[in-house]
Amino acid sequence: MSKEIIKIEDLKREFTMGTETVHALGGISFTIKEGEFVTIMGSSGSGKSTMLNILGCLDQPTSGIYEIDGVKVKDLSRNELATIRNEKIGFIFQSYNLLARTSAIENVELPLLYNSKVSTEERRERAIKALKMVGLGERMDHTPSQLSGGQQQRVAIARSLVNNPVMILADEATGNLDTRTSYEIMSLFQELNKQGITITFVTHEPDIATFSNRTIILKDGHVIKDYQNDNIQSAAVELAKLPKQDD
Ligand SMILES: Nc1ncnc2c1ncn2[C@@H]1O[C@H](COP(=O)(O)OP(=O)(O)OP(=O)(O)O)[C@@H](O)[C@H]1O
Repeated sequence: MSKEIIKIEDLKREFTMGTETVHALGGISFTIKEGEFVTIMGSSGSGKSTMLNILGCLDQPTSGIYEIDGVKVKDLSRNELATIRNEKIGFIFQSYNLLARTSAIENVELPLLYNSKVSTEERRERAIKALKMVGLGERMDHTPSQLSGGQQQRVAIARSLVNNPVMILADEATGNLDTRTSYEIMSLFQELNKQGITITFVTHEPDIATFSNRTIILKDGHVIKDYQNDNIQSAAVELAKLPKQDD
């Protein structure tokens, strides 16, 4: 049996707005096991961002259980939450969130700067390995402005991998990319997943979900569907079907 990476039970998140209470998440339960590639979908206002913030230990639920890699997140201090975020989760955002004027390799090294157990040499070696994994071995000294959007997202993916997280958590990670580039990035996610990396991908784009193994659909703060995808599309195959670009 694979290990449970995420365990959520009857999770609720309420916001108080004046005299009104908004039930952003109204009692959600699911588990994500090691090696899964899950997309979390839902229309605007369904609770995706609220869920993502809790999964990423950026926010705490009002009630219910959240465990990541066996750690109960509820009672952790701010510092402990920061450590969990840094050690267990690889974040990928729509807008890449790279440091400008900083080379790809230095961007990828960043999460390791807080890890006193990792020497300077090891930091460099791990960053090089991560950049090679995402196909950017030849672009390590380029700054974000010298890279395309897809390449910047690859740097962000390398940065998310460098700490060997238990899960990659992606927030609309292809939202800023054209179709061709987003399929290239999805193909990379599929390759990483084949290597055993657990991925949770929050998106509102249905075609992105066809590349994942499982989809959880939220509506009004509840899970309305949670299904295994028995017709997983290959992003590399879909990419090859796209019309050729003019050179
Ligand atoms: N800080 C907050 N204060 C009050 N209400 C909030 C807060 N954050 C979210 N909500 C409410 O919770 C519900 C879920 O919001 P959430 O942002 O999680 O949806 P979403 O699915 O991410 O939407 P979108 O796709 O538009 O980003 C909405 O009704 C929203 O108005």
